[in-house]
Amino acid sequence: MSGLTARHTGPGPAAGAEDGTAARVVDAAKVYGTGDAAVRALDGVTVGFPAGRFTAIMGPSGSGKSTLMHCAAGLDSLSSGSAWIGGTELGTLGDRQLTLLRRERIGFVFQAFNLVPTLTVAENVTLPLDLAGRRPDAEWIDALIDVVGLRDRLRHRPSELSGGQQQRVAVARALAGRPEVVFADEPTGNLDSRSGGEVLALLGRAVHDMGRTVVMVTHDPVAAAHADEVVFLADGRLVDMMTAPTAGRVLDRMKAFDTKAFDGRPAGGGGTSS
Ligand SMILES: Nc1ncnc2c1ncn2[C@@H]1O[C@H](COP(=O)(O)OP(=O)(O)OP(=O)(O)O)[C@@H](O)[C@H]1O
Repeated sequence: MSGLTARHTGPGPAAGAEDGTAARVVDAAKVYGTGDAAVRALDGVTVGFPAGRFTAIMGPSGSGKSTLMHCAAGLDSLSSGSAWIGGTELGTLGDRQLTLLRRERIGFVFQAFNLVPTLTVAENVTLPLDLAGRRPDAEWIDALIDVVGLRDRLRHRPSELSGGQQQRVAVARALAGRPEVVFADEPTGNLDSRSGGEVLALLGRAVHDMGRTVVMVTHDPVAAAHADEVVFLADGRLVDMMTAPTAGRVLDRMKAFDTKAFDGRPAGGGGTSS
């Protein structure tokens, strides 16, 4: 089941490959270590993340979610296969080009908020642009500040904010340069459910109101239910996908991983594999 491709059913931003994906991997394999210690973290995964959509990556612990995200985002390299951002194959880029691509075309949100403690909220939001020597689009940043609800916190330092507020700053920072795709790795992992819900709603608004593309790794069915579609990994393989997920359906699908030995086939649960 390595050929699942999330479909593109909505209008997306202009950026992206001809097939409508903002990011994709093709026959992706990743092996850590060598010999007896080798771990095949990705084993022939082909998946596209449609432009203008919110996609969640789910699967049991160790199934390869973070590896897939890191390789798709150019934070790590594949052992074989290819990873693409729009029409650019990451494997063809040198270190410097890859750094530039990550800086200019991708936004990142991590579980640890990774804000710079000595900078204000406003400075943190525009930091990637400042580092890239790009002039912030004042209107866009202004709109972002309102969307993330941080207008009255702009001069505060991260330590003066709650965890949820800090993650909202991180989301604004990820969106500041209007990247082609935002990758989020367990963005609600450090948050209580209410703050987490606010961050997820924010990511949803970035997609549905602001035309962005979000790909999120999560192990939380409630978080996945905020996405337009969910792709499921198991043992380094893509095994299913689900559109218009609900927390209940995602939970049922995840339970199938626990309750029966995985045999490489979709286990139902309302998935829409193709
Ligand atoms: N740097 C590494 N060196 C060796 N093995 C690794 C490394 N990173 C990940 N792995 C292994 O690769 C497999 C996939 O790991 P990965 O972190 O991608 O899974 P995951 O689905 O994100 O897991 P979790 O939900 O627990 O974070 C696991 O077996 C893991 O132990």
